[in-house]
Amino acid sequence: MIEIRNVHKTFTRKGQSIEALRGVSLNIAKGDIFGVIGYSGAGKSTLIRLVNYLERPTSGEVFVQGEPLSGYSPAELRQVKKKIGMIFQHFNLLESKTVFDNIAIPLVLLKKSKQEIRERVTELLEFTGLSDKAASYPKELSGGQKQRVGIARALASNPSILLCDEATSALDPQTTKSILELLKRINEAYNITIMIITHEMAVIQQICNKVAVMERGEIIEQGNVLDVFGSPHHPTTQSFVQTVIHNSVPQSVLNTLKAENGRRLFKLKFVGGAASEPIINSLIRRFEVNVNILFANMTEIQQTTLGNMILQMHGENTVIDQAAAFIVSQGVEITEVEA
Ligand SMILES: Nc1ncnc2c1ncn2[C@@H]1O[C@H](COP(=O)(O)OP(=O)(O)OP(=O)(O)O)[C@@H](O)[C@H]1O
Repeated sequence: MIEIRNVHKTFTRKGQSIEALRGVSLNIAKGDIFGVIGYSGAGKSTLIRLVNYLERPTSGEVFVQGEPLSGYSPAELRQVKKKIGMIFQHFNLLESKTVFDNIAIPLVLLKKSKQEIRERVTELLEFTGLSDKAASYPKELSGGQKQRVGIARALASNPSILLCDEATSALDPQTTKSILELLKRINEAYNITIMIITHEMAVIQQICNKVAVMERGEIIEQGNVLDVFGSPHHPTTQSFVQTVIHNSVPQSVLNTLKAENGRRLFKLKFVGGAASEPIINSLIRRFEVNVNILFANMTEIQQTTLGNMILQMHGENTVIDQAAAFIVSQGVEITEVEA
């Protein structure tokens, strides 16, 4: 659906060049909700703006629905862009126009009839839960409502791709949740491919199925959300994951353990079915070890449960090794933590 192939983007400002993107490649399939996460300055905005040709690559190519964007004439490009909607952090609504008229803008530009515009806007107002706000002005709306108008406007021309540039960054957590639910509904109801850029891992966790992590103009890690959350490799990815899954052993616990010989500390990771099996119970019944659960949590990602547990085992070393092997045999990942 969208392919970015080895793209470099260099800006020149006051005689200095800034490499915003350095050899970025990614593939977004139809129906994906693809999240790009990174700290400020990583190159996320530049990347998303390539997809609707608001930015042109210095080198490399961007393909949308199999076609290279650089191969289009300006007129063809305008046609392609109609199939790509975009929403923004600060909504970009016209303050002097009502909600109805803001949503109608793309349809007016497409020279649709008044009747068609009324029907489509009414449908979108309903879909986004704004029917009672049609005659209101943006300044009379909350941030969440403004973003709903932005979303309705982006959907007006029936796009097949929706680009979301930090669309929830100006919103509180509850409103963020409702906007993300709306995006998910759009993805499912209209089969629209969504690309989201964000600096919040919770956004990725809530709706994305794929994720790419960016740093200094490069993609440092990408994959299925469940895989990346379950086994983040790069330290930056690990610190993003830790903002939503807290599984590091507190230093105070490590300090206590140093003083306790014969006790060993393990981190367990359960995915899917394994998370609901009574493995610890079986462990205690089968092996001569004392088990102390220091920490446990469960997170839902992509309708799959990801469980994390830190436990201490006390007993003969060989028995602890057998117990650890038993845990692995149950499909649970286990790593020993050095105290
Ligand atoms: N039009 C421009 N002219 C010059 N430099 C630019 C331009 N746009 C972006 N940059 C630079 O490119 C780099 C990447 O910026 P970009 O906005 O893509 O990052 P970002 O990850 O979206 O950051 P943020 O979350 O702060 O928006 C930054 O160093 C930025 O200053």
